[in-house]
Amino acid sequence: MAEEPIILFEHVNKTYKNGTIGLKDINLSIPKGQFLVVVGLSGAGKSTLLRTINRMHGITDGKLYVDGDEISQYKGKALRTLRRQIGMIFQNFNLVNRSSVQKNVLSGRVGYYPAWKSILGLFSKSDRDKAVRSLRRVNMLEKLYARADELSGGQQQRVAIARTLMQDPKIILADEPIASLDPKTTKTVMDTLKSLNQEDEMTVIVNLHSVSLAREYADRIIGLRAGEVVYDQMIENVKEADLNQIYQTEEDS
Ligand SMILES: Nc1ncnc2c1ncn2[C@@H]1O[C@H](COP(=O)(O)OP(=O)(O)OP(=O)(O)O)[C@@H](O)[C@H]1O
Repeated sequence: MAEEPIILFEHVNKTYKNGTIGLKDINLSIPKGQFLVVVGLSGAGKSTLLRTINRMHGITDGKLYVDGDEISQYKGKALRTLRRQIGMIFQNFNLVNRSSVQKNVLSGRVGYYPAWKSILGLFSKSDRDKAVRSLRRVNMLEKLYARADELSGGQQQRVAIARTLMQDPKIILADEPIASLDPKTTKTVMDTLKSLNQEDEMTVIVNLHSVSLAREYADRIIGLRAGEVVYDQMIENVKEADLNQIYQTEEDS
């Protein structure tokens, strides 16, 4: 029997309060350990798709399973536990600029402490050791005591990845993680995500605008257009012309 998918969308729709359709009848089965890249024009629904998985956005109807459990109605402790299993990386890194790399990474453990402890910076020795291991994992240990805003964009993004590693995530969601980076640092960030996927068996889902990067890193590419999945192929079957079509605007055709 095939292994249960780690993420499963069944007829998922998402309509925003103002009536905008974010997702339309999404049916998607994502196996554990896949490196999935989501492409599509601006406004196609890529961020919405990603953010339904950790419930930053709720869905309007349908069913959404993570690791076998239907999560769309999760609240309280169940929701917090779900979110711990899912690391999220953003385009603009979301680091505290004036704080050290070490403190930024330790903040990935905040969800595990009562608020007063994390406010006072009372992290345990085992967490401080874990922060060292996480930074070593992304080749950033030498910057442990640097201020976040002294780092290049690519280095900041790797610190953001180290911060999510503090949660021991099974899934990493990366929403345009390289949109603010130059080509060289783009490679270090994408390579880091790929190595977490291949060596640590994390399932990685990345929204990208770059078709060439999608082809370079993905196991599978899906294309969205107006909230719908209009393309879904394993990398060995992906053709350049198909991808160009996803990026065609109404005016082009
Ligand atoms: N909070 C919101 N309220 C209302 N509409 C929203 C909200 N967030 C996104 N949308 C709309 O939902 C649709 C999908 O947006 P989404 O951000 O998911 O697209 P995207 O493919 O990630 O775009 P981009 O590449 O620009 O980030 C768009 O029409 C967008 O305007």
